[in-house]
Amino acid sequence: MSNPGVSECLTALPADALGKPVLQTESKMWVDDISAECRLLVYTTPDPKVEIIAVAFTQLTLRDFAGFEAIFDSEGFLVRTAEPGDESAIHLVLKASYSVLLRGVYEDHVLDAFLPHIIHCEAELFSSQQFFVVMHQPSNSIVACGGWSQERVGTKETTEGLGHLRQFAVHPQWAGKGLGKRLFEACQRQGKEMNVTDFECCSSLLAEGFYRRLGLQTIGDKEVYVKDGIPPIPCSLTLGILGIGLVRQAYEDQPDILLNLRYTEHMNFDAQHKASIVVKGEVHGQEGVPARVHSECFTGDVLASKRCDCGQQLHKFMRVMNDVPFAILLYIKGQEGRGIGLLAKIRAYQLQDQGHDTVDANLKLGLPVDIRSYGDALFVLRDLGVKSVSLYTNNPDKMSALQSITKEVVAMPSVPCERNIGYLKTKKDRLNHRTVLETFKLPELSLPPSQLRIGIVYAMWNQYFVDELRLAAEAELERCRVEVLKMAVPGALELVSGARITLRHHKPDAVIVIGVLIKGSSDLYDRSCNAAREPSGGPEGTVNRYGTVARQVMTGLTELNAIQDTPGSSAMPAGPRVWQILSEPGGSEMCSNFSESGNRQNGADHWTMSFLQVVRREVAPLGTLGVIVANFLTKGLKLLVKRYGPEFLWRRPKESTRKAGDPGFPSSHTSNMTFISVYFALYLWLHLNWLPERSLLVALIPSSAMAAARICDKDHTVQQTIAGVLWGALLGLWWALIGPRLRGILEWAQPQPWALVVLCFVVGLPMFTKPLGLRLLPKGPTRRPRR
Ligand SMILES: Nc1nc2c(ncn2[C@@H]2O[C@H](COP(=O)(O)OP(=O)(O)OP(=O)(O)O)[C@@H](O)[C@H]2O)c(=O)[nH]1
Repeated sequence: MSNPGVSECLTALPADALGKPVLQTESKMWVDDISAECRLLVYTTPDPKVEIIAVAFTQLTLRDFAGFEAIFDSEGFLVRTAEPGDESAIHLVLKASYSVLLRGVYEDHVLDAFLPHIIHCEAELFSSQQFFVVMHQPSNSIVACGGWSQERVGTKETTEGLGHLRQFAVHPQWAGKGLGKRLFEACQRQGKEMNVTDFECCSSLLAEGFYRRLGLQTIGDKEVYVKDGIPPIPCSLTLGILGIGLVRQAYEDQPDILLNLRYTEHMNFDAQHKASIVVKGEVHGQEGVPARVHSECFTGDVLASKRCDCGQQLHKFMRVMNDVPFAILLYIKGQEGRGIGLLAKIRAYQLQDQGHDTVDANLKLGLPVDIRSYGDALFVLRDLGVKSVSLYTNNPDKMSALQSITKEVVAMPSVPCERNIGYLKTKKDRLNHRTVLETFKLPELSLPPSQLRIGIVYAMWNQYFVDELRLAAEAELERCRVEVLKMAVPGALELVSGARITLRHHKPDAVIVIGVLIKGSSDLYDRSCNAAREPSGGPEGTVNRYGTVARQVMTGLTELNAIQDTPGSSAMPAGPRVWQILSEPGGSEMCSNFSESGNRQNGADHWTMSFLQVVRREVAPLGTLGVIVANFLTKGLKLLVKRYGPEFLWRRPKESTRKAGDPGFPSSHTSNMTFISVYFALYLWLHLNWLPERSLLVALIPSSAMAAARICDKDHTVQQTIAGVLWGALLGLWWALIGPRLRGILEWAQPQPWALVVLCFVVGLPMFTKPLGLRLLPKGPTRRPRR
């Protein structure tokens, strides 16, 4: 397919239509779901009322109405059918992808046996024209591949309407760029032309999450036989697709409304505005007829540009029309760009690209912000004989202009995206539209935000990214005066338990769980992905039973994915994002958008997993390190105070010799026990918010028991054990406060366990000096003190 550049577009224009063609202006557009750009050129003609628009698809080619197939997108990727000569490049992609990504998912010996058989594209598939590759133009390399066949893998069996996805792989270096999805869309498009309605796929465990996000459902386990003599690949899964058409659903579920419609045109008195009117049903004399007065927007309505929400509002109303017996759509031509015309709107877009909002851009051009009036629309509605309308709009000017015929106003929520979010915010903040408020509504929002209580449960691993997300969420909630309850959990795996505890104990209106999982830096990545993405607590739905949970758990293979998806970069601004997350109770996976590991249901009890995580992660290692440090300090204090144990100690000859170098104030057993219990209790309370305050007192039970034992055993005096309790509590408090700051040591030491061993050895060395025959501490009295 050739790429029609700007110049071809220009020469393709009929020259006589232009009079003296003058390139007036051009602007970037973003079209449909594709993040590619095209350029829009507007010509004026001798007749000022006629503008000629040239859409120069420098990177796109028009496929069908409101749907575009990418040639090379803005990042230089192209999806095309595999061609002879691609075999070796495809082999490299399959090898790089499968051998890296499947390692760790399957046992090494299993992987080594089947890998050689799956890293070559099967000859039949390759030559079927149903196998695609993604080219990366700048590096002129193939970076991903995948296709489909009518035959079930390894057989000649076919089922009508069913296709089988085959050999999908993305080179790990290019993971997370949506290439898998692009390949899938190519298969869908082709499959559709061949009457395929469903796809099935034998997926590795690793890719299950990827296919799920494409809309497939897991339908069961499957073992795949690669070749005779090689054991079957265990644990593969078969997936079924919900059906073709998901991608373009928005456009494709509308055509029915073209039945049963009347189309008329009204010209106003000065012939400047023309309204195209689409009427469904007999509206004469009807009350509350759903109606929309829609201003022309060539870019949004025709090109499906995502810069504004016009296209989606128009299509949304068309879907409303589909469902009701009567409705009226007034499409007002001549109101392009809020009345300033397309040419000026494109100029305004150029200013918006430089940072001005939609209001300032108009003003900077010396044009009014909005010159539309709706008197003609009112006239037309009356002319149609309706008694009253349900007006679909967010625009306050439309509301007041049409008030006399309006029975009720129905808001038109728009789906925000990165490109239109600034525009939606300006409409809300500066043009007083209701768009944004309505769009980001809270789930079942029966209370004003100031009366809401929202829990935020966040993981403390990958803290840099989590904090970005959390602080942004908190700031937004604070701005709306929402009461926020916070709870930190050690890692993404504990988000489930955290959400459950928060919901059960604090009963908030909803809980947002925030976590970031990066393969490589997050332990038990697969399992954590699974747990974090199932805040329902697994198949039993244990958490959702207690309330609404919204997830914002990012999962990624590299830090780069996390950086890209964290607010402040290219992602959606934080505020709207919060409301968007909340508007999908039960959880929207906001940004888990790259090839990722499998999420096999493990059915593990989350409390057990939480316990293991606490023990394994940081509380226990930091606690152990703390005990060493505390012992060291206690020893120092003892030597400083130099008060020995009770006199009767010396009546026991053996003991007396052993204890002679160890002063007894304070009691180290008591101090250690107190340190451990106070540290753990405080840590859980202060940082994880897990324990109610009262239960802190429970921490004193083990230390009191130890103190009593030491006194009964006549090893220490009462004062010495009390001093031990106080000293241990002080150290425990200190360690619990500074502990999290030491997490950096653990994060640093995690990939190099030897470093942790050396660290513990260096810190603990003074404790082992005696067994090693070293004497780093001053010598105590060798003789029994006088009685
Ligand atoms: N000047 C200018 N006009 C824009 C811009 N984006 C969209 N428009 C125009 O804004 C108008 C939007 O009109 P409508 O679709 O009727 O919507 P609305 O005024 O937002 O009101 P409701 O959708 O009814 O709430 C169209 O004429 C668009 O061409 C922009 O950035 N600058």
